[in-house]
Amino acid sequence: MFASRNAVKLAARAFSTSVASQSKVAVLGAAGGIGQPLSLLLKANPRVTELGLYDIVNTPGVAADVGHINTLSKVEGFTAKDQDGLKKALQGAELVVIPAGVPRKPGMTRDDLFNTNAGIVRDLAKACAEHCPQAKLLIISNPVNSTVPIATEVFKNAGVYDPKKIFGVTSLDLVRASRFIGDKIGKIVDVPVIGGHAGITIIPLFSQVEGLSLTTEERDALTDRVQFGGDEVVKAKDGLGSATLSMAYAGARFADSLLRAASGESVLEWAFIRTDMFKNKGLEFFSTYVKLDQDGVKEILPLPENISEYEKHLIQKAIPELKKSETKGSSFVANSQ
Ligand SMILES: NC(=O)C1=CN([C@@H]2O[C@H](COP(=O)(O)OP(=O)(O)OC[C@H]3O[C@@H](n4cnc5c(N)ncnc54)[C@H](O)[C@@H]3O)[C@@H](O)[C@H]2O)C=CC1
Ligand SMILES: O=C([O-])CC(=O)C(=O)O
Repeated sequence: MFASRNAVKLAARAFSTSVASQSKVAVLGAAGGIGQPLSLLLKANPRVTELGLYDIVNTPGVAADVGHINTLSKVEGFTAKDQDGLKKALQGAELVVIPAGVPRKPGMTRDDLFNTNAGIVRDLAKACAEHCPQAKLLIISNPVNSTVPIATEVFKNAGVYDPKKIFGVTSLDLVRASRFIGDKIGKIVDVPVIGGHAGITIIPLFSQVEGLSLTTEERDALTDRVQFGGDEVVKAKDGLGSATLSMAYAGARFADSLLRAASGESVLEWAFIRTDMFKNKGLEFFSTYVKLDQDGVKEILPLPENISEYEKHLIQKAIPELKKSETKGSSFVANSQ
Protein backbone atom coordinates (compact mmCIF):
# COMPACT_ATOMS: atom_id res chain seq x y z
CA MET A 1 0.00 0.00 0.00
CA PHE A 2 2.70 2.40 1.14
CA ALA A 3 4.92 1.21 -1.70
CA SER A 4 2.23 1.72 -4.33
CA ARG A 5 1.38 5.20 -3.04
CA ASN A 6 5.05 6.06 -3.26
CA ALA A 7 5.23 4.58 -6.76
CA VAL A 8 2.53 6.97 -7.97
CA LYS A 9 4.31 9.89 -6.27
CA LEU A 10 7.57 8.83 -7.86
CA ALA A 11 5.96 8.53 -11.29
CA ALA A 12 4.38 11.95 -10.84
CA ARG A 13 7.73 13.36 -9.76
CA ALA A 14 9.32 12.06 -12.96
CA PHE A 15 7.37 14.83 -14.64
CA SER A 16 7.47 18.52 -13.89
CA THR A 17 5.24 19.69 -11.07
CA SER A 18 3.37 22.89 -11.91
CA VAL A 19 0.11 22.12 -13.68
CA ALA A 20 -1.25 23.82 -16.81
CA SER A 21 -4.91 24.82 -16.75
CA GLN A 22 -6.51 22.21 -19.03
CA SER A 23 -4.52 19.66 -20.97
CA LYS A 24 -6.44 16.86 -22.57
CA VAL A 25 -4.30 14.17 -24.20
CA ALA A 26 -5.82 11.63 -26.59
CA VAL A 27 -4.11 8.30 -27.24
CA LEU A 28 -5.10 6.46 -30.44
CA GLY A 29 -4.13 2.81 -30.21
CA ALA A 30 -4.47 3.00 -26.43
CA ALA A 31 -5.06 -0.72 -25.85
CA GLY A 32 -1.84 -1.79 -27.59
CA GLY A 33 1.61 -2.72 -26.37
CA ILE A 34 2.71 0.93 -26.35
CA GLY A 35 -0.73 2.45 -25.77
CA GLN A 36 -1.29 0.83 -22.36
CA PRO A 37 1.95 1.81 -20.58
CA LEU A 38 1.86 5.19 -22.32
CA SER A 39 -1.64 5.80 -20.98
CA LEU A 40 -0.39 4.79 -17.53
CA LEU A 41 2.50 7.27 -17.67
CA LEU A 42 0.23 10.03 -18.98
CA LYS A 43 -2.21 9.34 -16.14
CA ALA A 44 0.65 9.75 -13.67
CA ASN A 45 1.60 13.10 -15.22
CA PRO A 46 0.02 15.92 -13.19
CA ARG A 47 0.02 18.15 -16.27
CA VAL A 48 -2.56 15.94 -17.96
CA THR A 49 -6.05 16.90 -16.85
CA GLU A 50 -8.00 14.55 -19.13
CA LEU A 51 -7.18 11.39 -21.08
CA GLY A 52 -9.21 10.34 -24.11
CA LEU A 53 -8.29 6.75 -24.91
CA TYR A 54 -9.27 5.25 -28.25
CA ASP A 55 -8.61 1.89 -29.86
CA ILE A 56 -10.61 -0.33 -32.18
CA VAL A 57 -10.89 -2.83 -29.30
CA ASN A 58 -10.42 -3.25 -25.53
CA THR A 59 -10.23 0.42 -24.55
CA PRO A 60 -12.93 0.33 -21.81
CA GLY A 61 -10.82 -2.08 -19.73
CA VAL A 62 -7.69 0.02 -20.14
CA ALA A 63 -9.60 3.19 -19.22
CA ALA A 64 -11.20 1.57 -16.16
CA ASP A 65 -7.85 0.23 -14.97
CA VAL A 66 -5.78 3.39 -15.58
CA GLY A 67 -8.70 5.45 -14.26
CA HIS A 68 -8.19 4.06 -10.75
CA ILE A 69 -4.78 5.70 -10.42
CA ASN A 70 -5.11 8.48 -7.87
CA THR A 71 -4.22 11.53 -9.89
CA LEU A 72 -7.05 13.98 -10.58
CA SER A 73 -7.29 13.62 -14.36
CA LYS A 74 -10.47 12.29 -15.92
CA VAL A 75 -10.16 9.18 -18.12
CA GLU A 76 -12.55 8.04 -20.83
CA GLY A 77 -12.14 5.07 -23.16
CA PHE A 78 -13.82 4.57 -26.52
CA THR A 79 -13.76 1.88 -29.18
CA ALA A 80 -14.76 1.85 -32.82
CA LYS A 81 -18.13 0.39 -31.69
CA ASP A 82 -19.03 3.51 -29.68
CA GLN A 83 -21.12 6.06 -31.49
CA ASP A 84 -18.74 8.95 -32.26
CA GLY A 85 -16.09 7.22 -30.10
CA LEU A 86 -13.13 8.63 -32.01
CA LYS A 87 -14.67 12.08 -32.11
CA LYS A 88 -15.29 12.01 -28.35
CA ALA A 89 -11.71 10.91 -27.66
CA LEU A 90 -10.34 13.73 -29.81
CA GLN A 91 -12.56 16.70 -29.00
CA GLY A 92 -10.73 19.30 -26.93
CA ALA A 93 -7.38 17.50 -27.13
CA GLU A 94 -4.23 19.56 -26.75
CA LEU A 95 -2.10 16.56 -27.79
CA VAL A 96 -2.95 13.45 -29.78
CA VAL A 97 -0.45 10.61 -29.46
CA ILE A 98 -0.75 7.93 -32.14
CA PRO A 99 0.75 4.49 -31.50
CA ALA A 100 -1.97 2.71 -33.55
CA GLY A 101 -0.91 0.07 -36.03
CA VAL A 102 0.98 -3.17 -36.34
CA PRO A 103 4.50 -3.72 -34.98
CA ARG A 104 7.38 -5.60 -36.64
CA LYS A 105 8.18 -9.29 -36.43
CA PRO A 106 11.74 -10.61 -36.82
CA GLY A 107 13.04 -10.20 -40.38
CA MET A 108 10.81 -7.23 -41.19
CA THR A 109 11.87 -3.64 -41.82
CA ARG A 110 9.76 -0.75 -40.59
CA ASP A 111 8.86 -0.07 -44.20
CA ASP A 112 7.28 -3.55 -44.37
CA LEU A 113 4.59 -2.11 -42.04
CA PHE A 114 3.65 0.56 -44.56
CA ASN A 115 0.87 -1.39 -46.28
CA THR A 116 -1.07 -1.79 -43.04
CA ASN A 117 -0.12 1.30 -41.07
CA ALA A 118 -0.31 3.93 -43.83
CA GLY A 119 -4.09 3.58 -44.08
CA ILE A 120 -4.52 3.52 -40.30
CA VAL A 121 -2.54 6.74 -39.84
CA ARG A 122 -4.25 8.40 -42.81
CA ASP A 123 -7.71 7.69 -41.39
CA LEU A 124 -6.81 8.71 -37.84
CA ALA A 125 -5.18 11.90 -39.14
CA LYS A 126 -8.39 12.67 -41.06
CA ALA A 127 -10.34 12.38 -37.82
CA CYS A 128 -7.83 14.66 -36.03
CA ALA A 129 -8.04 17.24 -38.84
CA GLU A 130 -11.82 17.21 -38.42
CA HIS A 131 -12.26 17.05 -34.64
CA CYS A 132 -9.14 18.70 -33.16
CA PRO A 133 -7.33 20.58 -35.95
CA GLN A 134 -5.46 22.73 -33.39
CA ALA A 135 -4.03 19.76 -31.49
CA LYS A 136 -0.39 18.74 -31.70
CA LEU A 137 0.01 15.32 -33.31
CA LEU A 138 2.69 12.97 -31.96
CA ILE A 139 3.10 10.13 -34.43
CA ILE A 140 4.66 6.93 -33.14
CA SER A 141 3.24 4.47 -35.71
CA ASN A 142 5.89 3.13 -38.08
CA PRO A 143 7.32 3.76 -40.56
CA VAL A 144 7.60 7.23 -38.99
CA ASN A 145 9.62 8.46 -42.01
CA SER A 146 6.44 7.92 -44.09
CA THR A 147 3.61 8.26 -41.58
CA VAL A 148 4.52 11.89 -40.74
CA PRO A 149 4.33 12.90 -44.46
CA ILE A 150 1.00 11.01 -44.61
CA ALA A 151 -0.52 12.97 -41.71
CA THR A 152 0.89 16.18 -43.20
CA GLU A 153 -0.82 15.58 -46.57
CA VAL A 154 -4.11 14.78 -44.84
CA PHE A 155 -3.96 18.05 -42.88
CA LYS A 156 -3.07 19.97 -46.05
CA ASN A 157 -6.01 18.44 -47.89
CA ALA A 158 -8.32 19.39 -45.04
CA GLY A 159 -6.98 22.98 -45.15
CA VAL A 160 -5.82 22.91 -41.51
CA TYR A 161 -2.10 22.17 -41.86
CA ASP A 162 0.27 23.84 -39.43
CA PRO A 163 3.84 22.49 -39.71
CA LYS A 164 4.50 23.54 -36.12
CA LYS A 165 2.09 20.93 -34.81
CA ILE A 166 2.92 17.60 -36.48
CA PHE A 167 5.73 15.58 -34.89
CA GLY A 168 7.25 12.20 -35.59
CA VAL A 169 8.34 10.83 -32.23
CA THR A 170 12.02 9.83 -32.44
CA SER A 171 12.64 10.17 -28.70
CA LEU A 172 13.33 6.45 -28.30
CA ASP A 173 16.47 6.87 -30.41
CA LEU A 174 17.68 9.56 -28.00
CA VAL A 175 16.80 7.46 -24.98
CA ARG A 176 18.73 4.50 -26.44
CA ALA A 177 21.77 6.59 -27.40
CA SER A 178 21.86 8.08 -23.91
CA ARG A 179 21.52 4.65 -22.31
CA PHE A 180 24.21 2.98 -24.44
CA ILE A 181 26.69 5.80 -23.81
CA GLY A 182 25.67 5.74 -20.14
CA ASP A 183 26.89 2.13 -20.00
CA LYS A 184 30.29 3.27 -21.22
CA ILE A 185 30.82 6.43 -19.16
CA GLY A 186 28.87 5.51 -16.03
CA LYS A 187 26.50 8.47 -16.12
CA ILE A 188 23.43 9.51 -18.08
CA VAL A 189 23.96 12.34 -20.55
CA ASP A 190 21.90 13.61 -23.48
CA VAL A 191 23.01 12.40 -26.91
CA PRO A 192 21.46 14.22 -29.87
CA VAL A 193 20.05 11.95 -32.58
CA ILE A 194 19.02 13.43 -35.91
CA GLY A 195 17.69 12.25 -39.28
CA GLY A 196 14.79 9.85 -39.27
CA HIS A 197 13.55 6.74 -37.51
CA ALA A 198 14.70 3.71 -39.50
CA GLY A 199 18.13 2.05 -39.77
CA ILE A 200 20.73 4.26 -41.42
CA THR A 201 18.47 7.32 -41.24
CA ILE A 202 19.00 7.33 -37.44
CA ILE A 203 22.10 9.44 -36.80
CA PRO A 204 23.48 9.76 -33.27
CA LEU A 205 25.78 12.77 -32.84
CA PHE A 206 28.34 11.43 -30.40
CA SER A 207 30.59 14.35 -31.35
CA GLN A 208 28.24 16.57 -29.35
CA VAL A 209 28.73 14.80 -26.04
CA GLU A 210 31.15 16.90 -24.03
CA GLY A 211 34.27 15.07 -22.94
CA LEU A 212 33.35 11.82 -24.74
CA SER A 213 36.19 10.10 -26.49
CA LEU A 214 35.51 7.01 -28.62
CA THR A 215 37.82 4.89 -30.72
CA THR A 216 36.73 4.42 -34.35
CA GLU A 217 35.61 0.89 -33.50
CA GLU A 218 33.60 2.07 -30.49
CA ARG A 219 31.99 4.88 -32.48
CA ASP A 220 31.02 2.51 -35.31
CA ALA A 221 29.63 -0.11 -32.93
CA LEU A 222 27.64 2.42 -30.88
CA THR A 223 26.26 4.10 -34.00
CA ASP A 224 25.16 0.73 -35.34
CA ARG A 225 23.57 -0.19 -32.01
CA VAL A 226 21.51 3.02 -31.93
CA GLN A 227 20.53 2.65 -35.61
CA PHE A 228 19.44 -0.95 -35.11
CA GLY A 229 18.36 -0.85 -31.45
CA GLY A 230 14.79 -1.52 -32.52
CA ASP A 231 15.88 -4.79 -34.17
CA GLU A 232 17.53 -5.87 -30.91
CA VAL A 233 14.14 -5.70 -29.17
CA VAL A 234 12.22 -7.25 -32.09
CA LYS A 235 14.63 -10.20 -32.03
CA ALA A 236 14.43 -10.60 -28.26
CA LYS A 237 10.61 -10.50 -28.33
CA ASP A 238 10.78 -13.27 -30.92
CA GLY A 239 7.55 -12.65 -32.80
CA LEU A 240 5.65 -10.89 -30.01
CA GLY A 241 6.23 -7.37 -31.34
CA SER A 242 8.72 -4.57 -30.87
CA ALA A 243 9.69 -2.03 -28.21
CA THR A 244 6.68 -1.05 -26.11
CA LEU A 245 7.83 -0.13 -22.58
CA SER A 246 10.84 1.95 -23.58
CA MET A 247 8.71 3.54 -26.31
CA ALA A 248 5.98 4.40 -23.81
CA TYR A 249 8.64 6.01 -21.58
CA ALA A 250 10.10 7.97 -24.52
CA GLY A 251 6.65 9.00 -25.80
CA ALA A 252 5.50 10.15 -22.36
CA ARG A 253 8.68 12.19 -22.02
CA PHE A 254 8.09 13.88 -25.36
CA ALA A 255 4.43 14.56 -24.51
CA ASP A 256 5.56 16.12 -21.23
CA SER A 257 7.94 18.41 -23.15
CA LEU A 258 5.06 19.67 -25.28
CA LEU A 259 2.82 20.15 -22.24
CA ARG A 260 5.55 22.10 -20.45
CA ALA A 261 6.00 24.26 -23.54
CA ALA A 262 2.22 24.77 -23.71
CA SER A 263 2.27 26.13 -20.18
CA GLY A 264 4.90 28.72 -21.08
CA GLU A 265 8.20 26.97 -20.33
CA SER A 266 10.98 27.27 -22.86
CA VAL A 267 11.69 23.69 -23.93
CA LEU A 268 14.28 22.19 -26.29
CA GLU A 269 13.58 18.83 -27.94
CA TRP A 270 14.52 16.64 -30.88
CA ALA A 271 11.75 15.58 -33.25
CA PHE A 272 11.00 14.60 -36.84
CA ILE A 273 9.37 17.70 -38.29
CA ARG A 274 8.82 19.70 -41.47
CA THR A 275 11.94 21.79 -42.11
CA ASP A 276 13.70 23.68 -44.91
CA MET A 277 17.07 22.43 -43.66
CA PHE A 278 17.58 20.12 -46.68
CA LYS A 279 15.27 21.89 -49.10
CA ASN A 280 18.10 21.99 -51.65
CA LYS A 281 18.01 18.17 -51.68
CA GLY A 282 14.25 18.08 -52.06
CA LEU A 283 13.81 16.77 -48.51
CA GLU A 284 11.02 18.15 -46.34
CA PHE A 285 11.20 16.15 -43.10
CA PHE A 286 14.13 15.65 -40.78
CA SER A 287 14.55 15.01 -37.10
CA THR A 288 16.43 17.84 -35.50
CA TYR A 289 16.77 20.20 -32.55
CA VAL A 290 13.71 22.40 -31.96
CA LYS A 291 12.60 25.03 -29.51
CA LEU A 292 9.01 24.43 -28.43
CA ASP A 293 6.36 26.88 -27.27
CA GLN A 294 2.60 26.79 -26.74
CA ASP A 295 1.99 26.53 -30.51
CA GLY A 296 4.38 23.61 -31.03
CA VAL A 297 7.64 24.29 -32.89
CA LYS A 298 8.82 27.80 -32.14
CA GLU A 299 12.16 27.60 -33.87
CA ILE A 300 14.18 24.99 -35.73
CA LEU A 301 17.80 25.25 -34.65
CA PRO A 302 20.61 24.73 -37.16
CA LEU A 303 22.72 21.58 -36.89
CA PRO A 304 25.79 22.09 -34.69
CA GLU A 305 28.71 23.45 -36.73
CA ASN A 306 31.24 21.08 -35.23
CA ILE A 307 29.64 17.74 -36.15
CA SER A 308 32.27 15.26 -37.31
CA GLU A 309 33.10 14.29 -40.91
CA TYR A 310 31.80 10.81 -40.08
CA GLU A 311 28.44 12.24 -38.98
CA LYS A 312 28.27 14.46 -42.09
CA HIS A 313 28.79 11.33 -44.17
CA LEU A 314 25.96 9.56 -42.30
CA ILE A 315 23.66 12.50 -43.09
CA GLN A 316 24.50 12.31 -46.80
CA LYS A 317 23.74 8.58 -46.79
CA ALA A 318 20.44 9.10 -44.96
CA ILE A 319 19.01 11.81 -47.22
CA PRO A 320 18.09 9.60 -50.24
CA GLU A 321 16.52 7.01 -47.89
CA LEU A 322 14.49 9.69 -46.13
CA LYS A 323 13.42 11.17 -49.44
CA LYS A 324 12.18 7.77 -50.67
CA SER A 325 10.07 7.22 -47.54
CA GLU A 326 8.74 10.76 -47.64
CA THR A 327 7.63 10.44 -51.28
CA LYS A 328 6.07 7.05 -50.56
CA GLY A 329 4.00 8.59 -47.75
CA SER A 330 2.83 11.68 -49.59
CA SER A 331 2.08 9.72 -52.81
CA PHE A 332 0.01 7.28 -50.79
CA VAL A 333 -2.33 10.08 -49.76
CA ALA A 334 -2.41 11.60 -53.24
CA ASN A 335 -3.28 8.20 -54.75
CA SER A 336 -5.94 7.38 -52.22
CA GLN A 337 -8.03 10.54 -52.71
N1 LIG B 1 8.35 5.68 -33.19
C1 LIG B 1 8.97 4.74 -32.49
O1 LIG B 1 10.07 4.95 -31.98
C2 LIG B 1 8.33 3.41 -32.30
C3 LIG B 1 7.23 3.05 -33.03
N2 LIG B 1 6.61 1.84 -32.84
C4 LIG B 1 5.44 1.56 -33.66
O2 LIG B 1 4.26 1.77 -32.89
C5 LIG B 1 3.18 1.00 -33.44
C6 LIG B 1 2.40 0.28 -32.36
O3 LIG B 1 3.22 -0.68 -31.73
P1 LIG B 1 2.62 -1.62 -30.56
O4 LIG B 1 1.89 -0.81 -29.58
O5 LIG B 1 3.71 -2.48 -30.12
O6 LIG B 1 1.57 -2.47 -31.40
P2 LIG B 1 0.28 -3.27 -30.84
O7 LIG B 1 -0.18 -4.16 -31.93
O8 LIG B 1 0.59 -3.86 -29.52
O9 LIG B 1 -0.78 -2.11 -30.61
C7 LIG B 1 -1.32 -1.38 -31.64
C8 LIG B 1 -2.72 -1.00 -31.27
O10 LIG B 1 -3.26 -0.23 -32.34
C9 LIG B 1 -4.63 -0.56 -32.43
N3 LIG B 1 -5.18 -0.15 -33.71
C10 LIG B 1 -5.06 -0.74 -34.92
N4 LIG B 1 -5.75 -0.04 -35.84
C11 LIG B 1 -6.30 1.03 -35.20
C12 LIG B 1 -7.13 2.09 -35.60
N5 LIG B 1 -7.54 2.23 -36.87
N6 LIG B 1 -7.52 2.98 -34.67
C13 LIG B 1 -7.11 2.86 -33.39
N7 LIG B 1 -6.33 1.86 -32.95
C14 LIG B 1 -5.93 0.95 -33.84
C15 LIG B 1 -4.66 -2.06 -32.21
O11 LIG B 1 -5.97 -2.51 -31.86
C16 LIG B 1 -3.65 -2.21 -31.08
O12 LIG B 1 -4.27 -2.16 -29.81
C17 LIG B 1 3.83 0.08 -34.46
O13 LIG B 1 3.65 0.60 -35.76
C18 LIG B 1 5.29 0.12 -34.10
O14 LIG B 1 6.14 -0.17 -35.19
C19 LIG B 1 7.07 0.96 -31.91
C20 LIG B 1 8.17 1.28 -31.13
C21 LIG B 1 8.90 2.50 -31.30
O1 LIG C 1 11.92 -1.46 -34.20
C1 LIG C 1 10.70 -1.29 -34.33
O2 LIG C 1 10.02 -1.80 -35.23
C2 LIG C 1 10.02 -0.39 -33.36
C3 LIG C 1 10.76 0.87 -33.30
O3 LIG C 1 10.56 1.77 -34.10
C4 LIG C 1 11.88 0.96 -32.36
O4 LIG C 1 11.98 0.15 -31.42
O5 LIG C 1 12.69 1.87 -32.54
